[in-house]
Amino acid sequence: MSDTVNNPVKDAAKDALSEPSSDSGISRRRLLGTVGAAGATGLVLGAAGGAAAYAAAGETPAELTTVGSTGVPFYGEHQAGITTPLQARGHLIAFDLAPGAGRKEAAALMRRWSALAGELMAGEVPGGGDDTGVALDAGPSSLTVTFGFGRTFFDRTALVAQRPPELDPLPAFSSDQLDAGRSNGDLWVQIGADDALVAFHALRAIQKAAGDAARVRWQMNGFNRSPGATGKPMTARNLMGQIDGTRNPKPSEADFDQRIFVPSRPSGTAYDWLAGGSYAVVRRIRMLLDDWERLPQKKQERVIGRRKSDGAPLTGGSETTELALDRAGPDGKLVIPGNAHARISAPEQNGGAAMLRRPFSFHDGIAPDGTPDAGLLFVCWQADPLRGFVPVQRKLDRGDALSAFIRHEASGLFAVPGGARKGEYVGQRLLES
Ligand SMILES: C=CC1=C(C)c2cc3[nH]c(cc4nc(cc5[nH]c(cc1n2)c(C)c5CCC(=O)O)C(CCC(=O)O)=C4C)c(C)c3C=C
Ligand SMILES: [Fe+2]
Repeated sequence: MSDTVNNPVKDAAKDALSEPSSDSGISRRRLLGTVGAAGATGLVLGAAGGAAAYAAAGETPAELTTVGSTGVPFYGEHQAGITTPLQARGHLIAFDLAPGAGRKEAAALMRRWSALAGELMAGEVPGGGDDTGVALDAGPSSLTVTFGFGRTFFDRTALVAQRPPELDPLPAFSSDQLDAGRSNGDLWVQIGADDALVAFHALRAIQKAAGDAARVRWQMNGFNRSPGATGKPMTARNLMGQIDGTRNPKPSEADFDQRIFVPSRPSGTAYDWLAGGSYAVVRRIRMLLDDWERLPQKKQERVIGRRKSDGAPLTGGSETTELALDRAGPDGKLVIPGNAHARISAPEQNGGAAMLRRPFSFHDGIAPDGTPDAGLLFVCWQADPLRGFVPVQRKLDRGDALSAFIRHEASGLFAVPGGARKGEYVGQRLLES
């Protein structure tokens, strides 16, 4: 179940954008605002120029309404951006509190950021009068802004007694090649949206609202497929061309919440502030695409244990068919090789360890060695990293066929508090404990 709701752009009269635009005499913000109330009339008007160009080219214009007008609620039991369907654009940013900033400044910052995220996710122009205008004309476009706290946040705010043991540093893995400057951080913000400008607008607003309280430590930018790009909704592909995400835990499964969200504890007990929260593990994983793309497809498929075309197991069926891990071929060898990624990472092979993988792809151009600086911003969510990411990565580190084609370059672990109620801010239960 996703947490998106159809949420037409809020009343535009609030800001100067409600002035008629000079060319059409119709406010573009108002025009979008009518979509929810009066169907797509405004859209047709607004898109007329583009539609004519498409018609001349013999093409059908894309539906503009659904992508732009879909909003995700900021307030709720869990923060948005965890079970939200993958978005087309993403920014991951870590901040460190500024020298001299402590708990008071952190609380003020989280209050500011939460109010801002609430406005942005509702498709409103944030108050304060310094909006950049980058998202003018657009609806919320499934924007989500998600906040997390790194291990060092608790030292900086003198809240070490409230730091859960699950935030202990991740173990070192033998294949790690981590850049400390692009790892961890006091605070982490994940921004996702189905429109690049809406995502960038939120990124700049969050960065500016940090003010003197926090400084950007690192930033990573990612993307996924745009909604509507495929003929029917389907599991995402990554930059190696594989269908990736098939066996993610599903919110409809009975043990989903238990696996992904931190359970409630009686008020006043240790770490009760994290109820309804989750842990995010973030890894910048470079794909060695030149090597991968030289590998014939049959061999690529044996690295994963699934077909590239449709994601079905090599033992047959369709994408959702169970892997027949014990099946041998006529040569007596396992059809899904012993070191296949899908075998090694399966919960059945890891004492039930599971996580919700919610990545973005990245491409930062060509590295100094001439190879593409591209790969996966791997973000996974779990109630406890020691029952999610850690055991699975330990196993992958020892013998995953995929290891020859990837490199873990940066890492972060963040405690992501539960969602805020209206009038509250994310992390309030910790910072005002
Ligand atoms: C430690 C966790 C994992 C890392 C790191 C990881 C990296 C990684 N994975 C792919 C591609 C695929 N992964 C697939 C399945 C899969 N991967 C993990 C964990 C990690 N992957 C899990 C838990 C699973 C599901 C296993 C299961 O439940 O059976 C698949 C198969 C399709 C699917 O189920 O999603 C692909 C493809 C890449 C490219 C990558 C690093 C760049
Ligand atoms: Fe994987």
